[in-house]
Amino acid sequence: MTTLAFTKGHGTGNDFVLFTDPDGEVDLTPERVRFLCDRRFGIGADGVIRAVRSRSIPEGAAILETEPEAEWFMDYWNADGTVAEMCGNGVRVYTHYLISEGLVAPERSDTLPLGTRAGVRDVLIGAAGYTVDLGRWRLGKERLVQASGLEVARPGLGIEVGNPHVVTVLADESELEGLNLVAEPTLDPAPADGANAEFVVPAEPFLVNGVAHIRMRVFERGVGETLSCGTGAAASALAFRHWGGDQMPHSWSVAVPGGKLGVRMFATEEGEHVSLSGPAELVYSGTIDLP
Ligand SMILES: N[C@@H](CCC[C@H](N)C(=O)O)C(=O)O
Repeated sequence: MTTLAFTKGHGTGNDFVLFTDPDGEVDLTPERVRFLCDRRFGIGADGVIRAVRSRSIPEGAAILETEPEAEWFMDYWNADGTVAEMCGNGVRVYTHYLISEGLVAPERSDTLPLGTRAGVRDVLIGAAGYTVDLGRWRLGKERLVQASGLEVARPGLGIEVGNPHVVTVLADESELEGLNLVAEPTLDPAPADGANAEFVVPAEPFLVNGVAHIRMRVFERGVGETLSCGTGAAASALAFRHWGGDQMPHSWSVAVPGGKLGVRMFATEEGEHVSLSGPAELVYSGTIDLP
């Protein structure tokens, strides 16, 4: 029997079970992840995050060859037992967890490089929360998106921010609220590895002091509807700006059912990056026997 010491945390209601396994000794299987995330028979969460040293997991060891400063790796799993490349809310909660467990000791305004399956992500530790540089983003394909509650399928834009998203702009708030995201939206053509599906509308007022405001709901790949998705918020702002054209700003506020996230696009030497800011909370800790 393996007994796991865990902490439950969330970022704008996107919730995770976190535990420390520095040497990668815990046999984390899809079945165990599904058990931990089960809201009736387990702890309940949208995903599991294992804090493992990069050197102790093959994906992390590969990263260390070029970026030796990324000591810790975010081993992120979706609630259905699949792994994902990246989690924008998760990486902030993970940073908060590493600090509160004393596993890293950065100063305020320090940047912490963390290994992920999407590569190294730098998290800036600020007085008001955490900001993660999600790196370069990529425009993907357009796909037809059908969701329960929509009369006809709509075009959705593919955006990659380490993990895949398809963003659909809806007509208004009542259309957004009328969506039934218990049922998984269909994407046509279907992406080979699946995608997270975001639905967005402009908020009212849209532009305040140079910041654009939108509202988003999401059906996450490997999870279902969640209260928030950080990479989804970044993808939504990028898609909205793509459609809106040159007059659109680079600073965005994305309202999700679980709170608000900030997104910013900025130029770097290697091309445009997108960053994500928001809260990270640790709620309680306990132990659980793994099946
Ligand atoms: N909730 C996350 C995204 C988690 C991974 C996603 N479900 C996927 O499979 O890509 C976020 O905050 O970004």
